[in-house]
Amino acid sequence: MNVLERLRGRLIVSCQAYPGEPLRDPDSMRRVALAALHGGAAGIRAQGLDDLRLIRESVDVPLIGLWKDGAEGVYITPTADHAVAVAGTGADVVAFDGTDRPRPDGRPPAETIAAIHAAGRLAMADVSTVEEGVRAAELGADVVGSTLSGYTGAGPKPTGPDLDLVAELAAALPVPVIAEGRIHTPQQAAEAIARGAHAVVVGTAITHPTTITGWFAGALPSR
Ligand SMILES: CC(=O)N[C@H](C=O)[C@@H](O)[C@H](O)[C@H](O)COP(=O)(O)O
Repeated sequence: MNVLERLRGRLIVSCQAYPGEPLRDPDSMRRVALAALHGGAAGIRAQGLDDLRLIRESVDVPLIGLWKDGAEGVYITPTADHAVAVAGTGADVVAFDGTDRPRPDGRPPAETIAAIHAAGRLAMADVSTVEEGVRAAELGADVVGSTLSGYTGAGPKPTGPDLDLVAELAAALPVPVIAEGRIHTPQQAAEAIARGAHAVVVGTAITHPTTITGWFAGALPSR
């Protein structure tokens, strides 16, 4: 069965820690990924070349890889060179910024997709709008994610997932759509599939204990 077939209707767990955090080391992320597989994840999404190499050695489920370079603007696998490096870790799918914003090297996203395909991997475009998804599919992206909805404009980050975008992408695109971003409950994950997603990525709500702890701590009455 090919990689995308293995993910149909299934859960992908994103295993990422942020710079300076206690879990920010490849072996910790490898263990988090293994724990997610014990819970029924069908795929793993992970960040950074060292994490990806180590996770690849330990898991044989579909692995979506990306390289976050920076934290503002276009930072998810922002150039073709980043994509080639991610492909070199053995990730099956290389996720990249598929928005219409200019890349730091000024080169078009088509070059990133071509580089991913030349390396024998699938290209996942992380987008924020239907128009970006349509364009990414036209350029040859194999799968499109709603990952960047809510992160490209000014203003506060939304709290819930953009399942309307998931449904619109699923209706508009000839390629599979992955629901990703702020999916915090099992019900939201199931709804994403019901609204046409091929698979669902959950990160924070499963693998980011600092944020999850903050949800609980913040819910208690102040002393
Ligand atoms: C916007 C951006 O940089 N998203 C990143 C993409 O890989 C990750 O920081 C997210 O954790 C991931 O998309 C999963 O989403 P959530 O953690 O909300 O379930």
